[in-house]
Amino acid sequence: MSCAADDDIDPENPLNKPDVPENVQAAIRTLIEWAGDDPSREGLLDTPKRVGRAWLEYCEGYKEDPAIHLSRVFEEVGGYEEIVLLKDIPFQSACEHHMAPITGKAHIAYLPDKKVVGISKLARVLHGFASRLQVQERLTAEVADCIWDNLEPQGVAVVIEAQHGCMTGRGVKTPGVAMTTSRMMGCFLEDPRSRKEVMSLMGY
Ligand SMILES: Nc1nc2c(ncn2[C@@H]2O[C@H](COP(=O)(O)OP(=O)(O)OP(=O)(O)O)[C@@H](O)[C@H]2O)c(=O)[nH]1
Ligand SMILES: [Zn+2]
Repeated sequence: MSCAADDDIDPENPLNKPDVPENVQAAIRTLIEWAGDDPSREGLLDTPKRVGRAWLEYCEGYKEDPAIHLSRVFEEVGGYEEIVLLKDIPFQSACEHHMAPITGKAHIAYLPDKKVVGISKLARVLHGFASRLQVQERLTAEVADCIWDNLEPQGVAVVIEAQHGCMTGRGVKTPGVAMTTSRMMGCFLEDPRSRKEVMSLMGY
């Protein structure tokens, strides 16, 4: 019986790559042809499989409920009663209108009550919701709601700044423009001083 850890699996080995169903490959060949190229030319032969696998990766957030990352909490934190902030978390998502990339950074803060979580888990929650077809407003709300529901903190603040490929590379073609969204909950919504403090920690 093999006891190889996941880390030992070579993703470059074709035997370890996920299968891309024929109907998915056919759809990608159709798109290539419709865009004006020849899906049977040599450079494009394996492209339908690669694109299929790439989309499995872009959308791997559908495989799990991001709340699982908040299930292991530390309840003994020595009376820590200040803001916890994870700042400038880079992320990538895909816009649900054009399936174009959304790239940006998120700031995620909470004021704990009884539950504190390992700090990497905040980024895992972000990536879990970002790795789906999204709009930025919903991504922001989903991350904040997930922390609020699972950590039952005194406050949650999530701010996301991102560029949308559907605005930079097509359509209105406006590179360099970032969209900012935020969701404040609990004390950050109700108490202007708390909100000011967290926004200032985030650099606003
Ligand atoms: N609010 C919001 N809008 C988004 C997001 N991502 C993309 N969009 C916008 O969604 C809109 C879709 O508009 P439509 O008019 O249906 O599509 P379209 O004809 O391709 O629009 P253009 O992008 O203006 O060419 C566009 O204005 C996009 O800029 C997002 O995360 N949030
Ligand atoms: Zn779009």
